[in-house]
Amino acid sequence: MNTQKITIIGVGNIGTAIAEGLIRNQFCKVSNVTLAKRNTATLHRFEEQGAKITSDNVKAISEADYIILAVKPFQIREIAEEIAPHVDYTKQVLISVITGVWLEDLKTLFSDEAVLFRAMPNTAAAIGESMTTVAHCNATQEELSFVTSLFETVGEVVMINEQLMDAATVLGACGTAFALRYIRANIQGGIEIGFDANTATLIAAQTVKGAASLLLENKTHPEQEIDKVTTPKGCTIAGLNEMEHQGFSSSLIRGLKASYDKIVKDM
Ligand SMILES: NC(=O)C1=CN([C@@H]2O[C@H](COP(=O)(O)OP(=O)(O)OC[C@H]3O[C@@H](n4cnc5c(N)ncnc54)[C@H](OP(=O)(O)O)[C@@H]3O)[C@@H](O)[C@H]2O)C=CC1
Ligand SMILES: O=C(O)[C@@H]1CCC=N1
Repeated sequence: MNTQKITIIGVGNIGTAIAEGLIRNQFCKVSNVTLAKRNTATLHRFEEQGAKITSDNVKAISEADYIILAVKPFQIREIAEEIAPHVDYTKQVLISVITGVWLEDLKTLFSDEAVLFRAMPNTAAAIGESMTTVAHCNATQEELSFVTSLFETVGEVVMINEQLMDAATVLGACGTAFALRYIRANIQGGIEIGFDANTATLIAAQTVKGAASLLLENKTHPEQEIDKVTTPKGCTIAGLNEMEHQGFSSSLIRGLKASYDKIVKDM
């Protein structure tokens, strides 16, 4: 088990998912995890497990080896003004999961000398099933290994060129919501054709999990797996073709593009 101390500043949706994943998978001693947000009432369950909780960001980072920044993009400037003077850039490492905030922005907000990681996990980190993309600057091999193993503890990790981080945000982080909306539509359809909501949810979710696992384990292209399902003149191809007539793939691609454009335009 790691002995490094980890602080998360901004423990909302994604900060909570990371904290849950790290604690559940025993990445480090729970007492070495510090969680900071203004309203700590939502953090008591972590405190009960042994984590430190605080609303004082400066105190939160005082003993940290790795500081995960998980606030909303518009909140980072204020946080940086508060904690930057207290960061020891010779030994403390910053990891930002904030959408649209670049390593160059973080250098400006903190220090040119700062060891910086920009990562994009998703909420499945809570159950060890995140997809996390990572870029970095000024990091040693040891720091790189540590951050890789931190995110491997909560799922899969891939190092990417930072230029692709906005695209990774759409595909990997927004993607969780897109996949869930797809599953919800399946549940709605499943109910219409006869299932109760619980059974429809189980069938829809397990079927999507199985389909994703086929790609991950067989390393096949989706169309290869689709070919195995589409009986000639059968019901699958009839359904698929009707979905495409209604713009299924096109609407997903346009949705991804709209999300991407939103990040590029706003940040
Ligand atoms: N949600 C997701 O799926 C993902 C989000 N991201 C990115 O992560 C970041 C956080 O997103 P998300 O978790 O959804 O947002 P949330 O709003 O859920 O979380 C932000 C947290 O920051 C805390 N906070 C705000 N101001 C301060 C402050 N001054 N000091 C300490 N804590 C503060 C808030 O709590 P309080 O008000 O109590 O202080 C809140 O819990 C965003 O930049 C987002 O783009 C990245 C990947 C996935
Ligand atoms: O919607 C958002 O802005 C954030 C970024 C990735 C997931 N949620």
